[in-house]
Amino acid sequence: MILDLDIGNTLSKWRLKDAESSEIRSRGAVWTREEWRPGADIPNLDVVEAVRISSVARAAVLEETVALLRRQVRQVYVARSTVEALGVVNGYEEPGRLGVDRWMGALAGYQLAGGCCAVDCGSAITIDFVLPGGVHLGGFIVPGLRLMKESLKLGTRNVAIDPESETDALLEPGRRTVDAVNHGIYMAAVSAINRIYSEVCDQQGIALPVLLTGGDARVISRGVQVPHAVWPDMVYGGLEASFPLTFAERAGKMSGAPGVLEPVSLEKIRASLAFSMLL
Ligand SMILES: Nc1ncnc2c1ncn2[C@@H]1O[C@H](COP(=O)(O)OP(=O)(O)O)[C@@H](O)[C@H]1O
Ligand SMILES: CC(C)(COP(=O)(O)O)[C@@H](O)C(=O)NCCC(=O)O
Ligand SMILES: [K+]
Repeated sequence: MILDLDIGNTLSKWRLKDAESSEIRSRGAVWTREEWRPGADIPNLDVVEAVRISSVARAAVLEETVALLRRQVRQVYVARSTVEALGVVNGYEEPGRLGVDRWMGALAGYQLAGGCCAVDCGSAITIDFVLPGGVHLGGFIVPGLRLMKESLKLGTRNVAIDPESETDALLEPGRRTVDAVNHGIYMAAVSAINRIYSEVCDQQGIALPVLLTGGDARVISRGVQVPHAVWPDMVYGGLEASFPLTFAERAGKMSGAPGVLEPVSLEKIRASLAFSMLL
């Protein structure tokens, strides 16, 4: 089995992948904390022959996690943000400072779609752009839904946006605090994504396919106007592409990768941008 770990600021996600068949056997998530408890937090390591890790937690958390895993697993691969990988050139002035989850998402998106806009809706919402030639432009970082809500300190933190609620209802003015907050932060997130996407496509003169991942991807997806695909395993896709271990991975297959959507035309993107500026 291969253990893939995606340690975010809020949640540490894991999945077990069959090294032979490439099937995903199980998955889970625990709150990101200082210390891993084998058994309770992570699956039984007896069956694990290799681990691949993407972590944006404090360096000490990663170091301890790796030390713990190395005691039982021979192959431990830790992803790093590099100057260049898999045809993508990192857009950061200091490439190592780009969050490695963003880098993994950008690599996966590029493998799948060529140029792309990779959006990760987690503790933060990150929006990264890669051009068809592999130039990563850099990106945008916005607080995620939960962080925005908590920062208001209005006692609404425990009432999440109902992922089933009608998108139209989320766009109405709230008539109680919890709705005013939920509708407000939802609008802040989706308006930022829609606008940033249009601005960058306009600047670069190209309509890019959009890919969404992260804990809030599904609910945010409903407010993203341009065609896009939700790919929950996008960060894992970057790990698969960076450290291919199975037969399917060596052939370039990433688990759960969506069919790539045709982006809307650049003319339409520019028209919507011009329209929003006229209003
Ligand atoms: N069951 C859940 N438990 C915790 N957070 C959830 C859950 N479902 C959705 N979320 C949202 O997903 C976010 C965490 O998403 P994730 O992509 O794992 O973040 P990170 O990578 O920053 O840890 C939370 O901030 C919250 O808004
Ligand atoms: C921006 C992030 C906090 C997002 O992390 P997440 O929401 O996935 O937990 C993370 O990618 C990070 O710590 N990045 C380093 C700073 C940067 O990318 O510029
Ligand atoms: K994120």
